[in-house]
Amino acid sequence: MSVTHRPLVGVIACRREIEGHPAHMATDKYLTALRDYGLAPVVLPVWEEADVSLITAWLERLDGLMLTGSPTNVDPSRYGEARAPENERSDTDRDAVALALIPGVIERGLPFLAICRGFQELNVSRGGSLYQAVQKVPGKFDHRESKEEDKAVRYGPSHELDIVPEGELARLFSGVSQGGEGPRVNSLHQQGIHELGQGLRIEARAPDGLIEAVSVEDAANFALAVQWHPEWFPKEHPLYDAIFRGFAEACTNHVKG
Ligand SMILES: N[C@@H](CCC(=O)NCCCC(=O)O)C(=O)O
Repeated sequence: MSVTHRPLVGVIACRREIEGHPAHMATDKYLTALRDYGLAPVVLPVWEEADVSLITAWLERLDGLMLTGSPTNVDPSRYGEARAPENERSDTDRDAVALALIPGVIERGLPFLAICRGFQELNVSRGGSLYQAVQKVPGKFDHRESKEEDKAVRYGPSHELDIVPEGELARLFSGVSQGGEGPRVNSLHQQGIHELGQGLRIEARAPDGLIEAVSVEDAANFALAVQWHPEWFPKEHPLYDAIFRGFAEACTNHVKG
């Protein structure tokens, strides 16, 4: 019986303390989504002192990379700013590894999907900056999640998405919801793109104009970053499904070489 060779996809961890012990953690929904689209997720630990040999060892063996979301924020010193009072959580180990992985992934033409914090990491890696508290920016919505206990509500549709025509996201997803409006996406973030990083192409915006998706102009492969959470039951949401199908196809083609 022939065995299906699943592409190996690195999933960056976050630092946590579990029962008093330092730990490296990725939440299940990212890993389950990759598994359900025929991929083999592997969690990548994060150390601030991660050296190039570690980054290289991963990049030489992976068929794709996912940068997940996280309640922590990219340290504002990474984009030359002081910490805002609303910016309460950081993960400098995560920052170090994410910002080291991104250039290598693009240089090697590895498929790359970045979600929420990962979207913000990509922007900072390209010299861009972030709003530290979007809700305090005049004219912008409050993009933070509802306080509902029910995760189905917190990760449910929150606002419409204006997809830029003829971009990568438009190529992946040609559907529109009823009435010709854009699809609706969830929203669980306090931060967002302020100044766009170099070589990034805007793929979608929220109705308040906040950038919600970008792609990498000089990428030789799938390289999409989104502010929302398409890993939340993607098979039940046509746009999320299109993103994971596109990423999985790119990772599979990378295996075939
Ligand atoms: N902390 C950043 C990014 C928000 C983010 O990634 N949220 C994810 C929450 C947990 C999860 O679903 O993985 C911000 O607030 O903008």
